[in-house]
Amino acid sequence: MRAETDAAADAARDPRQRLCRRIAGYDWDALAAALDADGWAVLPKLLGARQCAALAEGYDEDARYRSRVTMQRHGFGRGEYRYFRYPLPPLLQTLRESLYPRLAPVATRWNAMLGVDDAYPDTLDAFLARCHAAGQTRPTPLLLRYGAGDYNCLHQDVYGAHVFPLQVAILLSQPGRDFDGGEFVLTEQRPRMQSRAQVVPLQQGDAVVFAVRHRPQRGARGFYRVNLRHGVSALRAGTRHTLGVIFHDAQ
Ligand SMILES: O=C(O)CCC(=O)C(=O)O
Ligand SMILES: [Fe+2]
Repeated sequence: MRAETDAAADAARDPRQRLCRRIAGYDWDALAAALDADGWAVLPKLLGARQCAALAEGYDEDARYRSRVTMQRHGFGRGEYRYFRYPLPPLLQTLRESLYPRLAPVATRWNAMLGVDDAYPDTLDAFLARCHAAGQTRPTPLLLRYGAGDYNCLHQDVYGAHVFPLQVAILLSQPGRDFDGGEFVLTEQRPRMQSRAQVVPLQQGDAVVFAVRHRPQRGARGFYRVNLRHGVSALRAGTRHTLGVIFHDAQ
């Protein structure tokens, strides 16, 4: 009896179990409807302030990462990011593998709407096995760091033939306290129309789920593809960290 109570108490304190419960607690039907309508949706307070700070502070722990990218050098913007190496830190691994099965049904439905006859596997492991068999073996989760004047140009995170159509970004810093400016921006381009921009309102710990490349939009003759890009507007001051969770691995 005593041992059981202790085990339950330990489980309640285990950050990975807490995170799984947090993810299970969102209204995934409503989120799926928002993703269908807009191509993005917010998961409020996915991470706590201390978890955010710990991840951001880990930016300089070299052993966690496989590479560092200076955005200016590639014309990607200004600022830098680092790709994690395998094995991912436990909290990040839990995030990636517990978010995946919530998003896979949306991804499969989007394929069906667009006439693509391909279902996504139920588990992250099974999806990654596909990526790995095709030579996409390098982990894509990343940590980004921006200072005053830094920004991220509009882009799409495609790293090979195998693409999971949704990705997640978690804001690790608090707007107004840690930084100013630096807003998460999405643009949509519909065939024969000019681009439309949306700013996604995020607080520290909030996650945005969004389409990697395109989302299905109902038209007069079935569904068509709306092209999406994401980026970050220039910071006016301070420092901003983001955790990026991409589900496909890279070539
Ligand atoms: O810093 C951000 O909010 C955007 C990061 C990003 O481009 C990504 O997670 O793919
Ligand atoms: Fe990105």
